[in-house]
Amino acid sequence: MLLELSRINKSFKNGKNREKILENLNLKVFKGESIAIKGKSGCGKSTLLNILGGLISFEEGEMMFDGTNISKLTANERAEYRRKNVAFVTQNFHLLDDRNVFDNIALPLQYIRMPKKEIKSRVEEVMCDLEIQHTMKRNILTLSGGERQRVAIARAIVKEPSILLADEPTGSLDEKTEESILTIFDELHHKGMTLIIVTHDDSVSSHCQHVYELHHKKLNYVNS
Ligand SMILES: Nc1ncnc2c1ncn2[C@@H]1O[C@H](COP(=O)(O)OP(=O)(O)OP(=O)(O)O)[C@@H](O)[C@H]1O
Repeated sequence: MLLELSRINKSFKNGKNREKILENLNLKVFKGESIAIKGKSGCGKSTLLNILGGLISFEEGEMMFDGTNISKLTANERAEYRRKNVAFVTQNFHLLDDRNVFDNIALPLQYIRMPKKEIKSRVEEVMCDLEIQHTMKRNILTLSGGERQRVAIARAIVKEPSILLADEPTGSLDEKTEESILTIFDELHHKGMTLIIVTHDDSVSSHCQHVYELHHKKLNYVNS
């Protein structure tokens, strides 16, 4: 088992009250699985993804990652868990507009102080895999939506994370671009990466091995 959530409770402050978003939620994820999470707007999908990625904490329950109890870590240790193991792809990309494609993808590797030569070959390899080598020197603002999404995926996978968490990764893309992004996810899955994808889109969830629906603060298994 790579990741296990047991009896997770999460609430947010809403005025004077606290609103419960997740209640006694359980999830088991095995290494190399691809999982889709569906559910109505506002039901807590991004909150769950942020918990899985160690971005936010929760009040009750336990989260185990590869034998480590993430719930017991300090904020710094949780950041370390995130840096080492997790990559995020979000709908609005969060790319740096004032840098070119190469520099955006290289960023996570510079952050872990990888030697320059290794960074260059690793970034080139990923750009090649995602067929964006030709955009290498272009500014992010000059790219199409599909190209930006590929850059965001390249930046996410460049440090070879164990888990890729994607929040509506094809939300704003046309059908053809969506299909090419799904092919990239299929390839990552075949290479053994664990994928957890939040999506409203049936064509995205049909590419995943397991589909869950977040409903009434819990995950219900839809199919495999
Ligand atoms: N930091 C926060 N403080 C207070 N409330 C929050 C916070 N983050 C999320 N919420 C609330 O928690 C609920 C779940 O939000 P979340 O973004 O997880 O839903 P979602 O299922 O991803 O929605 P969507 O599909 O619309 O993106 C919403 O009611 C939201 O307003």
